[in-house]
Amino acid sequence: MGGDGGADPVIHFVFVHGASHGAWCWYKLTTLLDAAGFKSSSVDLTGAGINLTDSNTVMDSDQYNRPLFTLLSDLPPHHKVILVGHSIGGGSVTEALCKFTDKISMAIYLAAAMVQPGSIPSPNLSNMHVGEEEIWEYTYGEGTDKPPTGVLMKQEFRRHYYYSESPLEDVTLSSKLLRPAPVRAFQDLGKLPPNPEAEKVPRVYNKTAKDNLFDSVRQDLLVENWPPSQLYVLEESDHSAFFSVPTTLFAYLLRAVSFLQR
Ligand SMILES: CC[C@H]1c2cc3[nH]c4c(c3C)C(=O)[C@H](C(=O)OC)c4c3nc(cc4[nH]c(cc(n2)[C@@H]1C)c(C(C)=O)c4C)[C@@H](C)[C@@H]3CCC(=O)O
Repeated sequence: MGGDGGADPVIHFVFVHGASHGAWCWYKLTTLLDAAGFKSSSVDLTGAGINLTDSNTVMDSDQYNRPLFTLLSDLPPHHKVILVGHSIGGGSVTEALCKFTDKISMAIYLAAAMVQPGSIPSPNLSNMHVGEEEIWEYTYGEGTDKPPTGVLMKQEFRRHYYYSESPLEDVTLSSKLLRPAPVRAFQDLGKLPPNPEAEKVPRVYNKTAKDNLFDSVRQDLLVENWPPSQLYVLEESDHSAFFSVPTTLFAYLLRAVSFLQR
């Protein structure tokens, strides 16, 4: 995994956040993994976390994903990583999988957009409307007569849709750190051409059973449309398993990678 039989046997996890989040949201997982002797990295995509770019200026997925692509292209020769993506960060994982296939030993999706390259995503999947109310706040970096450039979930809906089962401290932390996400970067999602090489990399899906944002039906549809090699269900998890069930998620990640070692 680390070295694929070479000199560097370390198992290296790379974490990719979802919309508006950042590397910071993985702090519990990276602490657990590091303490257990694994290597972990978490990236801030362009305009997220402490990446200084204004997200309203991010034009496309290539620009948004560049920090992840840089991390992968800087890996030593033969070093492979396990890529873990949350939510719409699953789109970044799939793009990386197509671009850097030989650097990735396993792709793990956590309540994430797992859309097969070359397929036509179902409109049910990309529908951001949940419930009756408008839960999203848009920013118009190019003027109100132009399409929005950023989107952020309104503060009053976050507890319910992102963090219903998570500790309140993490809800407070996120209120300081969430940033508008670059909508234009997401528009490329599901537009990748077919990629038979990327299809050979094992994929794992982690379903979040108490998720008020990405419900079971839609997660099941993703799994049905592009069946992974392993499927786990986080029964007590809200949309943000890294906060609500970090130790269960940690255990499931280790179980998933144990199949690589056989
Ligand atoms: C501009 C529409 C664009 C899109 C935006 C978007 N998607 C999610 C967020 C935003 C702003 C979230 O906040 C949430 C997330 O990342 O939480 C941390 C999002 C999700 N997107 C999912 C799946 C999914 N999204 C799309 C497409 C888009 N999302 C638009 C292009 C697709 C497809 C097929 O195109 C898919 C599969 C989930 C993993 C989460 C939950 C969102 C929800 O259920 O509404």
